[in-house]
Amino acid sequence: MSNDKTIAVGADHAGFALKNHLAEAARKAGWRVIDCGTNSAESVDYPDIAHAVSARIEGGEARLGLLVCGSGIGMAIAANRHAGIRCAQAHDATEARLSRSHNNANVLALGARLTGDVVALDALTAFLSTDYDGGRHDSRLAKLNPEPTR
Ligand SMILES: O=C(CO)[C@H](O)[C@H](O)[C@H](O)COP(=O)(O)O
Repeated sequence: MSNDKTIAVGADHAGFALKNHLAEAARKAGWRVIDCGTNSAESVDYPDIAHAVSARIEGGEARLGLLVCGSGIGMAIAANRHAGIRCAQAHDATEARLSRSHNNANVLALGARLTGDVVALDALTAFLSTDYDGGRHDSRLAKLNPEPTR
């Protein structure tokens, strides 16, 4: 099955309600959603969720990802430990759109304690509907994962 319209989503206890709200919106927009949890207010460690979502993308099951924690910071740090992940923390639709068009970001990180539901939905909508521009950005992206030097 093509992963073109598949998104892996995940959140910690601070972000699960917003994650579920955004996942439902993505489904309504025609996306298949892989939910990597969490789904309750019981405290969990954000790296566990970030690694689970990142693995779905690196494994080819999903093309894009959404991570929500309290600030978006921890999720972005954890996801960006993966060589195949370009995770952008965004606070609005403009940042989310630019993360796709310039940076070919494949994961969006949002902070549920900082970003309201309406702005978060606008950001996700921009993220899902914007293509990477390519061109001059290709050589820059190539430098994100330099070959190891001997
Ligand atoms: O990872 C984070 C910060 O970089 C997230 O905002 C977490 O959701 C936050 O740290 C969780 O905090 P809590 O006090 O344990 O709820």
